[in-house]
Amino acid sequence: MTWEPPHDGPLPQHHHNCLGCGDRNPHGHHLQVRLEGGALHARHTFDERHAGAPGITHGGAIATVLDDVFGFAGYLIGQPAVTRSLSIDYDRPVPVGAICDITARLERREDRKLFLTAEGVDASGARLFTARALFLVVDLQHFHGPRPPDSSARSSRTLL
Ligand SMILES: CCCCCCCCCCCCCCCC(=O)SCCNC(=O)CCNC(=O)[C@H](O)C(C)(C)COP(=O)(O)OP(=O)(O)OC[C@H]1O[C@@H](n2cnc3c(N)ncnc32)[C@H](O)[C@@H]1OP(=O)(O)O
Repeated sequence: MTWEPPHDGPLPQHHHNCLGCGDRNPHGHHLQVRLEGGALHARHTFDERHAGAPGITHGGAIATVLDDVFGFAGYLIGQPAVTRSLSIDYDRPVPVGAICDITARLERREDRKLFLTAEGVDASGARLFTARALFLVVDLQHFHGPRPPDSSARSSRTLL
């Protein structure tokens, strides 16, 4: 069977319990990622749970969201891929409650290596942060490694 790249539109969540996009993770960001013209897009609003300094989004929360948006690159190539490295430039504070538009692109692929870039802008188009990531293509066995015997995550997984 040959891989058909997905059409523009919403992409499926990684799984229900995913911290970035899972619809059943009460601590999650509930990201909805779309494919538009070959790029990955997510519109997200960080809330008070994600504050670092008062009223300003925690850099770790931004990293979580970026990592997850990058994680949708697997859908572009039809193979799962995981983060090997992630680097972020925080250009401006991201206010809690403000709309943030994130766009990520697969810049190039070298064998198993996916070189990705992303940018986040506010509603006026001002740049909030940029990021680079290296993801490595893995096989499905990667997700079935050792886990705690009572892990509830296993039962709630969908894709994986
Ligand atoms: C069917 C469609 C499904 C689609 C949809 C699937 C969705 C599927 C769920 C995904 C969900 C995502 C969710 C959000 C993204 C996470 O959060 S992913 C979770 C966080 N990341 C991890 O847990 C990964 C942990 N790390 C690992 O498991 C292993 O290090 C890895 C990443 C598998 C790599 O291990 P490895 O295969 O042994 O790689 P290694 O041989 O060391 O390196 C491979 C190549 O990369 C190069 N390399 C390694 N590091 C670097 C570096 N920093 N810089 C440059 N080159 C490097 C090496 O030199 C080597 O190059 P070559 O010699 O091949 O030319």
